[in-house]
Amino acid sequence: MPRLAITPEVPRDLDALAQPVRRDAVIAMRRFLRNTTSAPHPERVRNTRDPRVATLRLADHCRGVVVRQRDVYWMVAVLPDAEAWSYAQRHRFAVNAAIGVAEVWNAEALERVEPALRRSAESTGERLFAHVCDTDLLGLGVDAQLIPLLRLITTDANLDALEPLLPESQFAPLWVLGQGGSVAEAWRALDAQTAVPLNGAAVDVADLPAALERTPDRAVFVPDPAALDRALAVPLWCTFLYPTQYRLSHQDEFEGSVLVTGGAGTGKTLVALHRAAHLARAGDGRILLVTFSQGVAAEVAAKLDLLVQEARARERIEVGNVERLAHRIVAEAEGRPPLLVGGPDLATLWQEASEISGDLHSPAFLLREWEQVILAQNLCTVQEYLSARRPGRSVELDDEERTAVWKAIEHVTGRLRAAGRRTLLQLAAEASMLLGRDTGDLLGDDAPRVEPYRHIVVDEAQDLHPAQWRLLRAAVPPGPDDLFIVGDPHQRVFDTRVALSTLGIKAESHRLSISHRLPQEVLTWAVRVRGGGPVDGLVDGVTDLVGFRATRPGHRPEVREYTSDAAELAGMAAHVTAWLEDGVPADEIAVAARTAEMVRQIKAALGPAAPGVRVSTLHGLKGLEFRRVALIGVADGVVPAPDALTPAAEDPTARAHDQQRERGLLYMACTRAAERLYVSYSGRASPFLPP
Ligand SMILES: Nc1ncnc2c1ncn2[C@@H]1O[C@H](COP(=O)(O)OP(=O)(O)OP(=O)(O)O)[C@@H](O)[C@H]1O
Repeated sequence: MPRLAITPEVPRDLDALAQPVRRDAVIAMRRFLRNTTSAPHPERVRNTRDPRVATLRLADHCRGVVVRQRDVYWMVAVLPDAEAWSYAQRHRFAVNAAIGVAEVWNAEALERVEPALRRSAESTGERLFAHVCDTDLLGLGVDAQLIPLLRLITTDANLDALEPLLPESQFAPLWVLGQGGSVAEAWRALDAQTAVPLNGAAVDVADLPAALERTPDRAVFVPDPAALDRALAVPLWCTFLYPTQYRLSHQDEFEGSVLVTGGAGTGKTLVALHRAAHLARAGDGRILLVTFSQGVAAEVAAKLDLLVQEARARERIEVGNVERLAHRIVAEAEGRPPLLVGGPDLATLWQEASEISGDLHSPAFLLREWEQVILAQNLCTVQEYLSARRPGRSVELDDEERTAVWKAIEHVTGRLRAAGRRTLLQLAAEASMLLGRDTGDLLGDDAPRVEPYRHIVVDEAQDLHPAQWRLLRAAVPPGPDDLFIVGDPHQRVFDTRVALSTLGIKAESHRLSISHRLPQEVLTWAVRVRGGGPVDGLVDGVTDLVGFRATRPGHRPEVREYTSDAAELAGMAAHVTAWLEDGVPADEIAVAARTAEMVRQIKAALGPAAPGVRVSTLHGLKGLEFRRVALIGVADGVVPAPDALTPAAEDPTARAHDQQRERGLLYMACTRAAERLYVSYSGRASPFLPP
């Protein structure tokens, strides 16, 4: 029986065919898998660069290009006859000598650029790789046939131009060397291309089938027609994973907790989904997949349904946010659903508290002190508060002032208690105390009496408050694979700057660097919005955006200035209409603004002409992705929102944090765009927009 592996291009190519041709092609592929008498057979192509290449006639004027070794057929493209033959002639296929992954080489294109590189090399003695010897290049898996070409490269711009022509496993280490990096650093970049570690085994460059098993982003085996149908029906991310994504999601077992950070669109959510799927298939016990909000939970659960089609494994995974978990635990313990305090009532209480403190501290100051110092450290008595550190708070408070602040805050907590109401953070704190009673010492190694979950997988982790972390920590016993956490501190939209280690969560840290969502132009622009600087949170110390890159070119963000709000809204509506006319589905378009009032205006301006287009606040875009995104009202005085900034006179550090958070919010919103980003303002531009 032949064994068939496919590249991600195969589902894409099939989808590009006319329906009847696609149907015939899929039927032919099924026959090929069953090896029936009517199955297509490999036909040689003349003048190929790789003798293993053949085509399978799949339908009228339509062929699959396959690379054949022993009983294995690697289908790399499905194209009309002439294009299929041309593809077969232009490409060659290899196994990376250092890490053993399969590589597709556009050999003809590389031959074509050679004369231009030679000409530019003749005019200068500069050589980009002069400092690296052939032995080191070969040791890094660089293909021997490529080395003469590399010796002609004079600048890193030359090398960048080659990126689309080279396999990523070749380009990644070369890029590091081209930037002046050491061989050791280039090795690290190469290692990031390793999905299945070799563990000391030697690479056999002649063994393509073995290499395919190590290349989950370029080859997936479809053992039977049912597996083929499934691979063609689900989104590509269900089937193909990039090397680091695969390694993190498919590792048999991690000793303890794992933290994966990475920029926007690097696949953190997908890795979280695959990890949950892997754990559900492998072991027993329940798994909680934590999402940022219940709204996002529905989207994540739908993705999980696509990924995990085995009912037993799917049933083991619960998707929900921390608030829902806290609510359920408290409701079960108290025998009725807990009551939450409404925003206006809470605002009144903080106003009263401020007056109690003699108006020395504003309601906002007291609220932040409560959430970021008292609840964050779970301080239960004034004595604990008097001796507590107050990280991130720049206004010093002496004992007398602290006592006054405590009294003011007690006014709020006392009133809430009397009314039988709680805030969401109080609910989380309460739930972790309740769980702690059942599961043993919250942060210690005591064996739990109950095991709420065997594993917890956390998405969008950058915005969880310490009280919520304590709850999650209490909800899963310490052990292998207890917590698998993904997040991006640069996208933080709340005031939760907490390093996991300070909460007793010791996690081994990993990073994803390549954005598979963003076009290069959007990524570069968004990074300028973010300011690029390091941020704290999740990890110990700071995280920066160094190495964060995209591989796909696209369109530059369009930034438009208008002279009035009305003109700006009309411009936005015209863009959305044009996008819809381009054939972009409405649910692939989002329009967002900083304030609820602007959201209302956008809805009115779009009217019934754009049903299905997502219209929301910037916050509402969190965790989502659209082909086209329009951000409106990115003007001075709107972004950052003045009422979200602490007055500098009250607390300059808090103000700086607020500014960073507002930047993170705009950055997060910009990075939802997989294809095009449109940003507009009337009047003066937001200070966050790059000049
Ligand atoms: N293995 C893959 N195959 C196909 N597409 C992928 C893959 N990995 C990532 N992508 C693309 O990148 C997008 C971003 O993935 P995902 O939402 O998991 O990223 P993220 O890091 O969680 O993003 P963010 O932090 O910005 O919300 C996906 O929707 C998909 O379009």
